[in-house]
Amino acid sequence: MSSETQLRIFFERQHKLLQREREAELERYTLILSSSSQKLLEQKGLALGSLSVANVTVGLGGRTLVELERSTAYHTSTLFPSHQFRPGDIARIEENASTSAKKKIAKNTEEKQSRENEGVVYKVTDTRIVIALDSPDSNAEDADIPERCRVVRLANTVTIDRMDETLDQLERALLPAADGAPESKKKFSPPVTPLMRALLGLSEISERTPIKDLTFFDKTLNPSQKDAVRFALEVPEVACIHGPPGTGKTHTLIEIIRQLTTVTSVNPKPLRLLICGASNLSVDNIMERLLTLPAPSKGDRVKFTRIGHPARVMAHEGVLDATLEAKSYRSDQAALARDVKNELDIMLNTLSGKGKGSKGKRPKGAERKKMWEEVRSLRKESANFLKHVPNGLLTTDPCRYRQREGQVVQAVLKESQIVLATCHSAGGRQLRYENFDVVIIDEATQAFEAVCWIPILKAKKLILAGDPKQLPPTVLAVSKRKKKDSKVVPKVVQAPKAPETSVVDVLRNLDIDESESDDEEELEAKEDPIFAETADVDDERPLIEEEAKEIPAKKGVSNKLVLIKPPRSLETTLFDRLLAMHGPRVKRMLNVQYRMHKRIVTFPSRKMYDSKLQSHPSVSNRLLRDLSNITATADDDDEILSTPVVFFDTAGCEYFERTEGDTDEGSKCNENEVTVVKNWVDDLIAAGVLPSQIAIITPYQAQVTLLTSLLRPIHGLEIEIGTVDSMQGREKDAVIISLVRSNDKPMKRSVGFLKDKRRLNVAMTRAKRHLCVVGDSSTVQHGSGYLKSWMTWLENNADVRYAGLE
Ligand SMILES: Nc1ncnc2c1ncn2[C@@H]1O[C@H](COP(=O)(O)OP(=O)(O)OP(=O)(O)O)[C@@H](O)[C@H]1O
Repeated sequence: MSSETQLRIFFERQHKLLQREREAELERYTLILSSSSQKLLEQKGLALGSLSVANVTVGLGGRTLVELERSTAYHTSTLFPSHQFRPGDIARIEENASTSAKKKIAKNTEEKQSRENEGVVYKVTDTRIVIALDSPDSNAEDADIPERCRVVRLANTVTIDRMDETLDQLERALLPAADGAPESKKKFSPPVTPLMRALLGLSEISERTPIKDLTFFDKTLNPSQKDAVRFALEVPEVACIHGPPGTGKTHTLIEIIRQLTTVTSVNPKPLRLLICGASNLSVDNIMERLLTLPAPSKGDRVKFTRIGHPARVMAHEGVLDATLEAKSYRSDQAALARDVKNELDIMLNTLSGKGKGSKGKRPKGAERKKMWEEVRSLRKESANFLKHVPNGLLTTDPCRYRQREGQVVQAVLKESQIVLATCHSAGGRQLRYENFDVVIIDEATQAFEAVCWIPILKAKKLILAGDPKQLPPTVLAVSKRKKKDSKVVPKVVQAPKAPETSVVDVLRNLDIDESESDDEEELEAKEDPIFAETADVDDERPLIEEEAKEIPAKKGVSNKLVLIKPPRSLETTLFDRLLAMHGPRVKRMLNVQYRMHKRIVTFPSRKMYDSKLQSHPSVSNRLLRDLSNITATADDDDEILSTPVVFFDTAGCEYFERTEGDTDEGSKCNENEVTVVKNWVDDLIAAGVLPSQIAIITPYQAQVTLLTSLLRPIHGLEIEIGTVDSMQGREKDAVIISLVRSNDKPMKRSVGFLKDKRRLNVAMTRAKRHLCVVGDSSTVQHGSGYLKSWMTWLENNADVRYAGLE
């Protein structure tokens, strides 16, 4: 068992890593925002400049939604350049940099105005960005959007603070004297549960309780899915469900949710569930599936509520409908509130020069002031209506009001058998006193361990789902050792969809090519959670004296109990750690994939999943030519449409990579590869494939920008172009991967991001019917053993075309 000392070291390490993350987040933004020019900020995707207001409306909860666009007065194209803004990010609308410089606005005025115009990114398209401004009912003066403005992404450490606090609570519960006896007694600490003890290696995981007669709701589940469902129901504390790409992880979770919430012979009483995900997208994905379930033959539908800022929740009617705010909206006052909302919309549009008959002119002086006063008073009214007081009484007294609001929230939650939230928002005020039988965390391999503990403290049992062979959570802070090795100050980082706030979102698609200096061994270490703990011991990591202990072998149970170890980096997830600590007995893997043609899946299956991944017959031979929109084809087209894997090898073509900017640190791009990609896209479209059926993936943001500028004007917005990180969890009929790396000096052997197997694994498992790889085998094969075998596999199994000859 883990000792008290080991536990202390574990917590200490987690706090230290979180602190580094907080510093990295703040440092990045302070540096960038204070010293960077507008141009540089835009290049890094952290600002969108010279925008104007397209529309202003009032959204749920009385929030002001400001829709901004690139005005043709300042830009030749209305399309945004590639950027880092995603729904859920914190952003600020401010005077455009050059305009504000001219006007020399007093600093304190600027700061005041800036604070007022902060909010959450609500929606982003190629031409519009919508910001939901904060605090509809604040007493601050109203937001006044400059005519020519810019949007800037802001740092956000709220999630890190919440993770820190959660770990403190856990520490206080398990190590009572942890943070100073008398004071700490006053602070909240959750009751210690067998689940906590099992997760931290303080006790062994308990034996399963076998279920004899399990009737599945979904008769189409395959044997590995059924096994995973049974396993998740039988374990008393924790189950990890490993779902490789397209294997029906969500499908399986839905069956588990139905089993747990229904009274059956297995389940004598329906259980209460908290369903979380690393990102809002993962939570909404489950919610959408729950919404489509048929009504039960007897009894009522299970009631569920989605917690989350409406700006972060998917704009799907059903999902929005189940949010706490929407439930409040459906009150008797709703109609009245809508009238107020309409009036507000009209006034806000007039103020921004978009109103009917305003001809782009904004009211000025006393008229403007008066209008803002009216807006303020209407907004207060609207906020009160929208927050719905159950007995119909409205009050403007904030204390009484908050009390009432609290009562409504409690009432809605009490009758919800399922509550859905991101891990982060499970720690919010609304769920403070709520407890659950089971917590399910989807995309658990993309969440920091500490963020998972936020919902875990509220439940008795845990089910994790994810794939440790795909991208881990992105860590902003680069270890000192790495920095020392690489002598490169990271400029931009790559990141996935993430726990709800910008801690990880910030990183999405930014690309620090930190693996440039990594050797193969280090990457192997990152990928193998057990190995990761020992292979690369960080200088600062306290060493553990006691290592793995042998315990008497039980029938069918691994006899090795590995103790809790402090993580080397925040990339080590709870899922990884549990596998390392308890071995295969905590895990079930889904092994039938429903996405890819059998040729496409062969390499990832062999290299990442021990050849265990099988293809379901419904997809194993599926080609582009079988798409319903493809009709009669010419011979040439038929060849394109009937080939599952194509490899454009640019070796010897001298299609060398280029580094963006003046130094070696910038993101990489490759113009010639862009041309090869464009030609192949043209061929696919000429053969009848629709732009919406195609995605182009590349590890580098600079390459995304190049591809976007060339392909968008020709093929429109429907063709998807993005970094690998932005494509995790997505799929398309045809996927083209542009590898970018092609060294001018053969001995350089520099492949950067490509060294990370998990990133490549995500890239090569997005395609359903057709995968095209464009790259320089002579550079790429020297990157790692994995890359070499991929190049060899492509040589032998793809339709190889030499880019220079085509
Ligand atoms: N037992 C099954 N029978 C038929 N189709 C299935 C089955 N399980 C999953 N699928 C299909 O496979 C596809 C992928 O399923 P799902 O979205 O649940 O997978 P996932 O593992 O969550 O995906 P991802 O790899 O994106 O995380 C869906 O189209 C789903 O309908």
